[in-house]
Amino acid sequence: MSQHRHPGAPGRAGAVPALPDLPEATVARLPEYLRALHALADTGHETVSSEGLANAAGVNSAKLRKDLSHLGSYGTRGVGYDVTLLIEQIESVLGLTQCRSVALVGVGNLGHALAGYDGFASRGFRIAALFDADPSRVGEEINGLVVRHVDDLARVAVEESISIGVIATPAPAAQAVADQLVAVGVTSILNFAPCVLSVPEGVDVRKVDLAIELQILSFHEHRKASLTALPGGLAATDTQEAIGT
Ligand SMILES: NC(=O)c1ccc[n+]([C@@H]2O[C@H](COP(=O)([O-])OP(=O)(O)OC[C@H]3O[C@@H](n4cnc5c(N)ncnc54)[C@H](O)[C@@H]3O)[C@@H](O)[C@H]2O)c1
Repeated sequence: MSQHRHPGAPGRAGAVPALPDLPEATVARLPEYLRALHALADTGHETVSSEGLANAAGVNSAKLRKDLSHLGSYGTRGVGYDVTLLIEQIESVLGLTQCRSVALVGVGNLGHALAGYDGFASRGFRIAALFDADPSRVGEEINGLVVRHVDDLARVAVEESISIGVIATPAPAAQAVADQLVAVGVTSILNFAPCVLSVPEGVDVRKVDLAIELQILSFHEHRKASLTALPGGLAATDTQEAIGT
C-alpha cells in the first residue's frame, strides 16, 4: 500500500488533543501490532515480551521497541508489555476509540466484496453507505445496506457522519469521485482505482494496488533467481527484511 499525506492535515474532529507526530513507517506497523495483540488477548495472554509480539507481528524486536517507545510504552523488564494496556494505547493513538463511518463509492466486483465483508466493524470501521452511478445497481441491498445513487453523496455523508471515503470505481471516474468526497468534507480517502488522485492540502489519500504488490514480489522472485544462479547462491536469509516489510 502506498500513501500520500499532506503535512499538517487538520483532521475533522476539532476537540482531539495533539498527538505525537509519529514516523509514517511506525504508523503503518501499529495496526500489525494491534492485530497481534488482539489475537494474544483472545487466547488469554495478559503480557507479552517484545520478542513474542515482534514475532506475532512479523517485524524485528528492535524496530518494535523503537515504535512503541514513540507511544511512551517501554514494557516492564522481565515481564514485557501489558497486552490490554498496549491495545488501549495503540487504539487511542490510531483514533480507534470511536467507530468511524465509511462511504464506499463504486459497488462493482470489488465494491461488492468490500461491502459484504463483515470484518471491518471489529477493527473500528462501519461501512455506513454504498454509492454507485449505475442506476441498475441503485436500490440493490448488500449486507443490510441499500446502494444509493452517487448524486445523494452530499446529503448522506452528512446524515451518516462519513469520515472516510473508499473509491472502488474505474480509474477514469476516480478523480471526480474524490472531488465529490472532498466537497462534502471527507478528508481521508482509500483509493483502489489504479490512478493518482489530486486532492487539496489537508486530505489524506492512501492507495491500495494489489498489482503493484505483485510486481514488487515479481522483482524479488527475479532477484532471488539471479542470486541463486551465482556461485555461492542466495545470501539474504530473512526474506521479509530483504523486501523491507
Ligand atoms: N487495488 C486493487 O488491488 C484492485 C483490485 C481489483 C480492482 N481494482 C480497481 O478497483 C476498481 C473497481 O474494480 P471492479 O472490478 O469492481 O470494477 P467494476 O466495473 O465491476 O465496478 C466499478 C463500479 O463503479 C461504478 N462507477 C463508475 N463510475 C462511477 C462514479 N462516477 N460514481 C460512482 N460509481 C461509479 C460502476 O457503475 C461500477 O458499479 C477499478 O478501478 C479496478 O482497477 C483494484
